[in-house]
Amino acid sequence: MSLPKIDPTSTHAWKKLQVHFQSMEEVRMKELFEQNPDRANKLSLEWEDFYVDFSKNRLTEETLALLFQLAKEVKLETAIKAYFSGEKINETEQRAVLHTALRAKETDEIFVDGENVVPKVFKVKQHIENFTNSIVNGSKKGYTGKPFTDIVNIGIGGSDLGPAMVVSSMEFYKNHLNTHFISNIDGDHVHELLKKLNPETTLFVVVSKTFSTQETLTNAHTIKEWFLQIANHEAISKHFVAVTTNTEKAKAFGVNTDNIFPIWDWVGGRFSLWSAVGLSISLAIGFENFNKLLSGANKMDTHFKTEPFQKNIPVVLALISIWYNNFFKTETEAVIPYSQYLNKFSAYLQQSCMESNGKSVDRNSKNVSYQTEGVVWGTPGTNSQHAFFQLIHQGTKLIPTDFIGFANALHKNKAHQDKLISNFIAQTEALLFGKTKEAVLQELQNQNVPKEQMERLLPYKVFEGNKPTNTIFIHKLTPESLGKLIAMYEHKIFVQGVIWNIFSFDQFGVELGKQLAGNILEKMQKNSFDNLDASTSKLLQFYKKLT
Ligand SMILES: O=P(O)(O)OC[C@H]1O[C@H](O)[C@H](O)[C@@H](O)[C@@H]1O
Repeated sequence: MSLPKIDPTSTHAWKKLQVHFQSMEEVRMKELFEQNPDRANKLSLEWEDFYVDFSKNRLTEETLALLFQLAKEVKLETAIKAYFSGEKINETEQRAVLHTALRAKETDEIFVDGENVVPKVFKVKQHIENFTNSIVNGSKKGYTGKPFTDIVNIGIGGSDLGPAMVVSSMEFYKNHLNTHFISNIDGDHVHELLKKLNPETTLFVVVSKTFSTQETLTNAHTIKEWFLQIANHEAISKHFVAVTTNTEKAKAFGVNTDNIFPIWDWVGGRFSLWSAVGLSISLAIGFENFNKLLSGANKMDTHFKTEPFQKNIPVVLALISIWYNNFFKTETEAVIPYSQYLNKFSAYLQQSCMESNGKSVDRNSKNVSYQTEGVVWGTPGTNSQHAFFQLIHQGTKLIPTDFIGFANALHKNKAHQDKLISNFIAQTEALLFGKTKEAVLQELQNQNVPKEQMERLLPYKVFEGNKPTNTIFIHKLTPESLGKLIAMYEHKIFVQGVIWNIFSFDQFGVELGKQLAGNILEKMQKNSFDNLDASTSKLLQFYKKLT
């Protein structure tokens, strides 16, 4: 079973959606709410500790019915089965896509090439648990006999963004270990970090699926050299661990076999935080919490796998996003978490969404004739309100926005929480209704603004409204609810990739720059600038002159 290969524009639903769009383009959501008092009930889903309100969108039940029909016509149901069953749906790399197996139950059976992979997932989980416990309780010590105080995750892309996002989102649940992330090849990044570290009490986790990524290996070697200026060679086995599919390369780097945590080629980098790539998560918040994160994701997997499309949160969110992207021709989507803990969430989503679905060739090797992934961006509320919300409210671009909020504050400061949540709710209300001329006039009159000034100010103060939002309201930020939230977006990405008829699990687009950087480095070292275009050659010469 492979993924269906249906051009979405060839479906009946697509054509009907194009016609339907003409009647919806100018629709006012305010009127839709007036016409249907039950709209907020009809267009929302409650599942476990999640409340997802998608009523503040430019759509009707008819729109949704057509979008569900689209999902049916492109055979989304078959695709979901193939995704969970271990079929090689990453066809361009001939790999299965099984991040869902990393959070499966021990009794589940998931086969790749005839082998049930669940037992080996659990074997590694056991290793993660034992290792985590021995570091957290201090029984495993550094080369001078001191317990560890600091953990450094050395990785980039999926080997950095997921773990870094979860560790920062879970700060409330953190133990005494300080966790650091080093990713950029910029030497200033690693040197700033090394200034803060004591080699006697620091554990380095080198995370690289391939163990051949330039940034990660360069940082790992620099750190190793720094470490060896103080410690001896034997100490490496106590202070360096690796997470990789490439055991041989990790051994060649000097990592002890016992300290190598395997991952598998059916785990995509940007979906790998659930595997041993999440070792720094487990170290930071303890294995029990790491396991809760996994079980939250597993619950979302079951929801996604079993609920009919109408009640399926990732399916509904994916279809709404397609409605704007492909029919309203929106270019970007904002994701605004109303939690400072989630300040790395958008950066994480940028990789998972844009590296997955930023493609222009379909599953039949043809260029697509429609838009695929848009730009994903955002910053936590309320900070974003004081930065770029001006553009969302009054700019010329239509930006569908996801608002993510948690009802219960972790630090139980009710005064802050009430203010935070009133902003969270008020913004979607403001985006929906805007502010009419009449309301602005009334306000200016109340302020006794002179008449001629009033007329001049009026257009600037009007808010057009009718800006679409989804509200994802969750009881509380816990390892389990975060697991659900991340898995929700993972499945949204999957659904969109299926509908756009693209391969979501390769990333050939990142290769060219890497290759050319290799060539340029060689030219730099050889001091020869031949066979380059005039601009590139001049840039190199400029660099050469200054260094
Ligand atoms: O884990 P690694 O093999 O070091 O790869 C790290 C990252 O680099 C690649 O260029 C890809 O764009 C990412 O998907 C990947 O997560």
